[in-house]
Amino acid sequence: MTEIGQHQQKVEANILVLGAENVGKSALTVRFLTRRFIGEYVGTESIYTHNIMVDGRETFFSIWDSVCPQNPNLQTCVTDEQLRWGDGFILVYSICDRESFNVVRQQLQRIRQLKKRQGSAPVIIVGNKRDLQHRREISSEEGRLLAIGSDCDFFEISAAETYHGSLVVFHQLLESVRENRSASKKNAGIKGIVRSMSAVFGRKRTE
Ligand SMILES: Nc1nc2c(ncn2[C@@H]2O[C@H](COP(=O)(O)OP(=O)(O)OP(=O)(O)O)[C@@H](O)[C@H]2O)c(=O)[nH]1
Repeated sequence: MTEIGQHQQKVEANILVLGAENVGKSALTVRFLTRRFIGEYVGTESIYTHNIMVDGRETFFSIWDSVCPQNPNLQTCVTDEQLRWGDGFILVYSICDRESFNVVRQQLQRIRQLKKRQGSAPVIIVGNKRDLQHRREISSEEGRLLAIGSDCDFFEISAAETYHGSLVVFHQLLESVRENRSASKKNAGIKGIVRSMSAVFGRKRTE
């Protein structure tokens, strides 16, 4: 795990991890990067760089593990800087905290509104702390429905119990970012062809 800026790596994707306080954003990120669950995490904002093989290709990326503001009025806030930075988003809630699910719902709305102008951005919704079934407040169906309704992927995991869940979440998001990029390139190519054709034919018509 490396703090950004310490060495120069080509970064292909920026992944922003969002969600309310105490839902396990750092646990998910650290689990993925180190395979370990350490239980207590320093509540500071961190950006890490990393690389893994996705679809047989080496992929460099940065992960911004955000900190939710203490002020409840600002908890749903996703800043313009974060939105500009992110190519893909992981929205984490705790399955035993209804309020954290509401925060995800609102953060999702804000991402969808603001990213619309710049093209779509892949989002994965993660219900964490699956090991705490006896304290569950949000059913799997509710989480899945939110995801289906907003064109997101959805996973329920326990960062405390397994490494596999965090691995699947990050892999899936990186694949979606890649697909999203190639789709936008294709669209830009088609738009370019249409523009050139209408320039040619448009000019002919006025001659
Ligand atoms: N039981 C259980 N506890 C978890 C799990 N993931 C994280 N925790 C615990 O939840 C608490 C909060 O985890 P963090 O990773 O610090 O949560 P965070 O969202 O980064 O919190 P902030 O930095 O305050 O925004 C810690 O005590 C973790 O040990 C999980 O899957 N199961």
